Amino acid sequence: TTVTVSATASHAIPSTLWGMMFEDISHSGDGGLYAELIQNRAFQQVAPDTAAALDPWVPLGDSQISVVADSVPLSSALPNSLALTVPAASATEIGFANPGYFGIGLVKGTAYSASLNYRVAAGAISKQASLTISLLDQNNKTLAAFTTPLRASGKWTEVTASLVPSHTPPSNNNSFAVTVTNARGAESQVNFALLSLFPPTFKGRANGMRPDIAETLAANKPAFWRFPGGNNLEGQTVATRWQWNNTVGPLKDRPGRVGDWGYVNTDGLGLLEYLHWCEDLDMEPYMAVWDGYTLGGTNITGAALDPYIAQAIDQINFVIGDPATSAPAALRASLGHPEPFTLHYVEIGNEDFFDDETVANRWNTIVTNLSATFPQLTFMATSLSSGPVLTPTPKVYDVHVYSSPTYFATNSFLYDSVERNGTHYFEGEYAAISTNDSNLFGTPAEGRLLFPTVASAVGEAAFMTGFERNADIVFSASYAPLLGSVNDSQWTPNLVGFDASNVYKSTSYYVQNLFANNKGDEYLPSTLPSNSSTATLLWSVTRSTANKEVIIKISNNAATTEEMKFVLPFKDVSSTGSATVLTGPATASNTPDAPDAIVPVTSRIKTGTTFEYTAPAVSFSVLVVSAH
Ligand SMILES: [NH3+][C@H]1C[C@H](O)[C@@H](O)[C@@H]1CO
Repeated sequence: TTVTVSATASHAIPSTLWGMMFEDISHSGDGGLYAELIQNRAFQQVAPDTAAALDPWVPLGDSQISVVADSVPLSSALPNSLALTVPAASATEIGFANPGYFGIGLVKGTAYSASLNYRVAAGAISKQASLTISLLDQNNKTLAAFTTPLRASGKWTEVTASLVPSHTPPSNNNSFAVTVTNARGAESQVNFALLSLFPPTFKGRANGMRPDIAETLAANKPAFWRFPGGNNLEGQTVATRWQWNNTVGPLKDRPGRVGDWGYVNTDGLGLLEYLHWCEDLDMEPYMAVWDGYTLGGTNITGAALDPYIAQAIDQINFVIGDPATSAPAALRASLGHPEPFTLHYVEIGNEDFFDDETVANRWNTIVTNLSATFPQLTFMATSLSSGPVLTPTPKVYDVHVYSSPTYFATNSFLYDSVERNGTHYFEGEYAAISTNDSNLFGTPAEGRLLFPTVASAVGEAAFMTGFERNADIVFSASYAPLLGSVNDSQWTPNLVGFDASNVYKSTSYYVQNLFANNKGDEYLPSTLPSNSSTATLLWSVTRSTANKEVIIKISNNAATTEEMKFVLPFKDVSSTGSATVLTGPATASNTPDAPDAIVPVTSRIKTGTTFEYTAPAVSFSVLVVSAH
């Protein structure tokens, strides 16, 4: 295959092209990126006096613990507490422990910030009573501990402690323990609320992100961050939709919500944390507002939308409003960020193509209002660009596609034939998820991928060359889902996996990393690849004008190598260039047992105004050559 490259760029590669889609799914937030290590830290959204309400808290020995609706709750947002019965004059320590989110990763010498709130009825326990917070390894050996007198003041008392493990435990099977010693006196009870343990966070942000996951994501230089969903925006019911105002301010004022992926969301990772995160990674937020449609099928239209539009206006004003004229903006200022955040795009709902009966009404009602209030913003539609017709005409559609590696390899021309009528496209969710085209969302036994494979990543790379070729109308794209716990996921495959102390970079992660780190800023047309349903060899050529480099990306989906010849239109081309190649057995994956099975390998290759390159079987290659 000979590829002749043009010297005249056809269009820019927008700086926004590669970014990340996030929602709390598979513990990507609570138990993942959000650094809180204690699972069910505040007994949010649980039924008191049930065993389930305690999960995963466990009693130490034969201690008696239960979740109660506290008669004197810590706050109105957190009505439940853990009640510990303290027997009279208990010589032994009594208490309870938390195993974290499928473990707690602890490292010797690292300072973990522990905090909890307790309340003992006035005078209800001896003055010698004491409270100990400790970190225990899998054998209940103490790694770190902090002891303080227990004060029976009748009022909620906060205890904070910095716990530094004396050594690194042999596994993640560690726990956070709270014990009470009651030297003497009658039986009593201690209530506990909002118990928390944080490691040092990314950039030291309070209530921040887990550094190893954060750094893994930052390495892909994401230009945008879509949040809070995805399904997890919508709610099964109107009452359980994501609501920005429940996710800001002190943690004790955040009630949490029943998320849409089968677990309670603490909302400790809330709107302000998302916005700080966007600033820390120099990303722009693609923020969604709820648009009157729930996963349970409820939809709200017309004037009944008014309170939700008002809530959306407040949400947007929290991000960009003027503190002098907007209460949500003043709240933002009071939380330490008087200046507005960057915001250009607001997404209207999620996957509204599931409700094409009412989407036109809901879009019209909402966007007519929001665009009048915020004329500077661009609103993204989530229904199909093929219909129903929306008014005002959407400037942007968010397109989602989940399919097979073969689909992605053979559909990279999806946007070539799209009419250039001023509409722009955000490929907000795409991933090769199964090898079974007739049952994509089935089980692993039916072809569903547990982890991305070499074939799925190379197929996605083919599809992504199409985004570069059509970057005049495709301005952003993001793989989904971004993150998933390898111990508890509701969706596979995920771009990045993790457990309590490891992060697992998939083959697809490396493809995203290679595209984002070798973007170029303009597209150079070249001999077009075959656009057939059996195409296996796809490529794109971009140029970095600053670095005076030509960047050639090649996706070879065939089981055989491909001999290629490149003809460059530059008079001064380096005689050597770099080739970074991701390849391996088509069905191979990076897994917790083999986390680095498939990693990119960079080598030097012979280059020149014309040069040959052999694309390995099932491979994604990025060739970079100095040329001008
Ligand atoms: N069903 C997918 C589409 C939806 O938007 C996401 O929440 C889901 C997983 O990425």
